[in-house]
Amino acid sequence: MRLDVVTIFPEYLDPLNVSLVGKARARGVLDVHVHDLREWTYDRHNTVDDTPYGGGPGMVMKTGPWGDALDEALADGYESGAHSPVLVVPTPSGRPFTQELAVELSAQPWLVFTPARYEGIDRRVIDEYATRVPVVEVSIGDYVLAGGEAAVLVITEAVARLLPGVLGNAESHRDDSFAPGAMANLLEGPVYTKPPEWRGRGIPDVLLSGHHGKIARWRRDQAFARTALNRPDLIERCEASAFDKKDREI
Ligand SMILES: NCc1ccc(-c2ccccc2)nc1
Repeated sequence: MRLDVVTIFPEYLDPLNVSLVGKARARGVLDVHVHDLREWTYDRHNTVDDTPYGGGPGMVMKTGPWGDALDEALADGYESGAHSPVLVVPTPSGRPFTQELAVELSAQPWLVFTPARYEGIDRRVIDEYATRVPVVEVSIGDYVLAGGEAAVLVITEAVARLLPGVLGNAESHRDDSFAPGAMANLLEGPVYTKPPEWRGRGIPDVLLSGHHGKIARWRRDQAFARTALNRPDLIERCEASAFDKKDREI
């Protein structure tokens, strides 16, 4: 997968050089290109924004630099043999980012991220590229950031870990909270490891029982209870459970 990111803060994407995404790049599973939007400005102040038509607070990112930057990023990608780019626009007004959307995006050969700053990008930029490539406007949550770069890091990590060969055998996205299966749509329950006792706190007996059926049931019940507590909205989405209502009380 090829990733392009156009941003006025290229250094904000440095985390893409470390950990899981960094390893995926080193393995050649991911090919990341970060572009500094200001390279496509030609005035003394490298201006990328201007006041909004219709008035109002804040500034809007200008069409010129974005158009030139995206034209070049796309041309560079096509030239390198990439194909079928999807424009991913982080915005509070976008489609909620979910594991389902992460899976959809992980199936794409090329993502081009356009994290904005200020009040956003002049709408004509998105409208222009929507005539050429699929555009997905994505929200990573109901809060406003100072820009979309943090969202690019979140989306990239969630997508990269789904790519073949990225997660080692020790890690698996099979048991993810939001992956299909018995634990689908349930939050993760508690986890434990050695030592068996720590500051007077032991391990739930069932986990030491060696009874895999009971352990699986206990884990699902714990996940269900945690989900009922923190995300009751997910409960009706998960598979009918043998979990009795009375057990839902914490
Ligand atoms: N859903 C999280 C999110 C994503 C992007 C932005 C944002 C803020 C300012 C300018 C452009 C995008 N804010 C929140």
